[in-house]
Amino acid sequence: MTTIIPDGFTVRRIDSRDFDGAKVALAGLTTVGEISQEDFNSILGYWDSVLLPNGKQAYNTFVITAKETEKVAAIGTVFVEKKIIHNGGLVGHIEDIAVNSDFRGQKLGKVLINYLSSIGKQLGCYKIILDCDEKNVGFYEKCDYNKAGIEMQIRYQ
Ligand SMILES: CC(=O)SCCNC(=O)CCNC(=O)[C@H](O)C(C)(C)COP(=O)(O)OP(=O)(O)OC[C@H]1O[C@@H](n2cnc3c(N)ncnc32)[C@H](O)[C@@H]1OP(=O)(O)O
Repeated sequence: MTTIIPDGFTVRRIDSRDFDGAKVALAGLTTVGEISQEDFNSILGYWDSVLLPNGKQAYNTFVITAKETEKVAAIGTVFVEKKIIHNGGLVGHIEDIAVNSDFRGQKLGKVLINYLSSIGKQLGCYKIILDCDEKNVGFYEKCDYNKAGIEMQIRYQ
């Protein structure tokens, strides 16, 4: 299924120009911390270096930007994991989804999830999973995700 990008917006892989915009959007999700432009570039370089056996990138972080201003309206990742189970299958993990608060309620979150899901599907994932707060379950259901399992964690920081 092709994702329709709303007028006035572009979707593309994250790059070094997105340093400020990515931090602002992600601050609406959690603590970003002290990340310099150099740190940011180094993380993007690391992500580019992690390849699946088929040569495709495992880290797939995309931004939706406003065409006029190049401002980052939304950001999110689908990380693809190679497994032993399911015949050495691939599982996609949707991570760190955030829509800049100035752009919420315009369907950009849904567009981004649809886009990332289609990337995961194209890469061959047999499923795509994510963890979220109870308050966002309705949003993900609107994106065709269903509740499955229970998230558990042990935190060190
Ligand atoms: C795996 C993870 O990263 S989970 C973390 C998710 N991110 C965050 O919580 C960060 C802060 N929040 C945000 O960035 C945004 O509010 C998001 C990503 C949750 C939603 O993005 P938006 O662009 O505002 O949502 P969007 O406009 O695409 O909404 C799509 C549909 O979901 C609905 N919706 C949006 N948020 C919610 C919600 N929290 N609960 C229920 N429904 C919701 C909308 O009403 C809309 O419904 P419709 O299609 O019937 O009109």
